[in-house]
Amino acid sequence: MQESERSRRLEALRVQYVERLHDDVQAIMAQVEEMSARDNAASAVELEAVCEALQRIADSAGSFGYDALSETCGEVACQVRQWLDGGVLPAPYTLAALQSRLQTGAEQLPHLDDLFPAHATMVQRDTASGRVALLGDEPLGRRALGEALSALGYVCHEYAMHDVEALVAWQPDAVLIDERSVPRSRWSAWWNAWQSPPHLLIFGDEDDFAARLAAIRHGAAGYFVSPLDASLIDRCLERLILRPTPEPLRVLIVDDDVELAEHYHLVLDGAGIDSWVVNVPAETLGALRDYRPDLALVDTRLPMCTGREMARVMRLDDAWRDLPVVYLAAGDDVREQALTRSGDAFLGKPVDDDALVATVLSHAHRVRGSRRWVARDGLTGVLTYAALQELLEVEFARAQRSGTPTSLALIDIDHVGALNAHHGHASGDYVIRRLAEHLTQQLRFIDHVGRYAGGAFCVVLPHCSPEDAQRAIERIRLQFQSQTQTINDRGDIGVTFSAGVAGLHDAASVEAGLDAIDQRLYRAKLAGRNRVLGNGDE
Ligand SMILES: Nc1nc2c(ncn2[C@@H]2O[C@H](COP(=O)(O)OP(=O)(O)OP(=O)(O)O)[C@@H](O)[C@H]2O)c(=O)[nH]1
Repeated sequence: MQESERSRRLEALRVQYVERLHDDVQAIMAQVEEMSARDNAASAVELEAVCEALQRIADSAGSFGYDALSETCGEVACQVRQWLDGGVLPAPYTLAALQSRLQTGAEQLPHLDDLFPAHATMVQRDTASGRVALLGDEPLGRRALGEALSALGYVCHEYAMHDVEALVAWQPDAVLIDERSVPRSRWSAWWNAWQSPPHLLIFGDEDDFAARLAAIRHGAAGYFVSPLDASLIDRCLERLILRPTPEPLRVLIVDDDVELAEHYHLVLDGAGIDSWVVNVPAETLGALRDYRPDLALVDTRLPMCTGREMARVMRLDDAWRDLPVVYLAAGDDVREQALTRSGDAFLGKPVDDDALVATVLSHAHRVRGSRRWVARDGLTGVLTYAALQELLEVEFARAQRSGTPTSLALIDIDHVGALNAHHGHASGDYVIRRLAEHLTQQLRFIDHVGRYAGGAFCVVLPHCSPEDAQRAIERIRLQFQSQTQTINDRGDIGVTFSAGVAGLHDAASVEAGLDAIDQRLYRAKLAGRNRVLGNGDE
């Protein structure tokens, strides 16, 4: 991993962590505030939860440079622990004093807005239109292909067989050969002599296995037949030449041996694989949530539990049910191996470095491949943040090439924090799920919904102007606000959302588009929430 890449990842992790930290600190303060406003003392169970949450922050904030916050949380946790151990529950006014100490600690955190520019650099972009050469000796057929691809935004040049030198000189990203007019016997020698040829696509006249087999033996990455369907060729070209650079694989290492875990981390790093080490088993769930790995590398002997138990705990959460696990086993852990479910892997200790990399790559790529485009958020079932980022890049490139309007909306539930504090986190989850369902039902089939952050969703509306998108989201807002949400036995509550809408097709980049909707959402919140702001609301 290059230094710049390493720093980029570390910065991204820091941003993720700080986002969580903000949420966690706010949640603790809301809880303490609520307890201190009561007439009677808080219960031991409530204090235990606060103590654990504080301790978590005390343990981790220092690693990210927030030493003072870590210290404050550690001290407050220690104080709460003393009350609990002594069996003397504090009076509400005593808790009020804790609140102001936590407030001082929270002020040491950077404002989230200051972190987002760094966050935005995580996404790499390639918005260049592809250069596609069309080779054929039949001008009408060639032109039909050229017009179809030009309409999709590719730069197309047409060549006949006698003109292939000019084709080579143009240095296209891909060549589409129309075999209906140029049989393979005429082009294969020329193609084979090309030292580093671009991607090859063939438009053939036989729609069978033998024709496709022959095509791939010539190195073709796409084979198409009549009738001409430009969208199929577009998808193939997009995959070959416009696809964004994939994110490195992410591996969560769970091993209490600090040096060994660091060794695995460095070995994976050398192979371009990103990893995150957890030495304390109890921290694994938090790491899953923050780091979102593609695979877990788990020691079979951990303090408190076995490796297989650890995998089962992780998989209790639906979001991680299919997470592949590679176990690192001491020689006599054969019984554990026998109980491991299929799809997971076992590596005996001492672990060979090459075997480690090979096993991780094969397992993680398989799972990532099958998850592509269908990576779903565990809570809501809509696209994950990572899948959404990939989709945004593709939709942006498509919109730029074709010039068709495409819109973005950022939709954020109002006052999720207060809702959590007053009705419980599960009620907040319920409302977040309800909005996801509502959006999925109300938007068109071709629209995409992704989870952007806690109660925020990003919606991509292809073939839709920002004005139409704003009308659509406004309609959805009115419907959503008119539905009361039934929260368990706590009765019905009204929930609203605010939103910002902007065009993606006329944005300078995906980041610029996201920035525009983010700012409009921010202003919608400032203006009193429960509203949708778009182009005309500057
Ligand atoms: N229940 C639940 N709450 C979450 C989740 N993720 C984030 N949150 C909470 O969402 C809140 C952050 O939302 P924000 O949008 O910043 O703030 P808000 O409280 O909704 O207030 P406004 O957006 O300003 O109206 C924090 O209190 C988080 O704890 C989640 O998955 N479930």
